[in-house]
Amino acid sequence: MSALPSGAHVLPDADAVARAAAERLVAVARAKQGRVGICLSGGSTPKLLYRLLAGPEFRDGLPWARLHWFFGDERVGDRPEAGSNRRLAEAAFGGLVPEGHLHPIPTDRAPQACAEAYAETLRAWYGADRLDPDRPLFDLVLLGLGEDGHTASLFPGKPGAQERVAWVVAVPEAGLAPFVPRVSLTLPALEATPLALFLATGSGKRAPLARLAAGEDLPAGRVRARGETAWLLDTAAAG
Ligand SMILES: O=C1O[C@H](COP(=O)(O)O)[C@@H](O)[C@H](O)[C@H]1O
Repeated sequence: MSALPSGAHVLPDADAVARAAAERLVAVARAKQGRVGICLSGGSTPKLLYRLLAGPEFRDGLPWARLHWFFGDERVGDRPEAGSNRRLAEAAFGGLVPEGHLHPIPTDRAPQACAEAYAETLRAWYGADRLDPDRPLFDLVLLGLGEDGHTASLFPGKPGAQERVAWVVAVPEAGLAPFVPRVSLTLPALEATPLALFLATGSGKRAPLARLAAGEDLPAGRVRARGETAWLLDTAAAG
């Protein structure tokens, strides 16, 4: 097996990765009283996890009435073929999410305006406009890994990956297809959680994982949650 980033757990396949993530999510939700904030990753990898959460095995074990769902990034504009992280979650969770508990990134205006509006949503959720080191923004942050080492929409070499103050940024130029403008949470927002869980499956993730393990400075490798940063990988990704 290739060298892997620290915090890596290798599981047999993508289903096992989704199951392990679902179990961690349920544990986080049950361990806390009151509302629970979960930041979802984008891309296609979380599909299996969403299906499991909404399916018979996990659905009834989740305190849906206390869960609030946020997004780490979104594709902005009117190109449906570019995908929508919000639509993916909505389609999977259906009527399980109470009204007002899904907090999508707006996509109906210019990227900067969408970023500002989402920052306001996060400030309202948090109840302050500065992050307190003793009080996280989210209870769990799910993240993906792009083949270029991006996470959320923080791409290598693009300014969003350097942002250390704002919680949300506009990303006018994506570093990887689909080349549509994005909005992304920044490292300070994504790190304001006791647990960040990366999910990476399939052989396409092997190269960026090897680069991260070799110590290359890529956006995904910069994420340091306040408690644990873990990587759930399948054997195809782990190599
Ligand atoms: O572009 C994106 O890709 C990464 C990874 O996506 P996947 O389809 O390989 O799962 C994802 O984390 C990010 O949110 C998304 O915008």
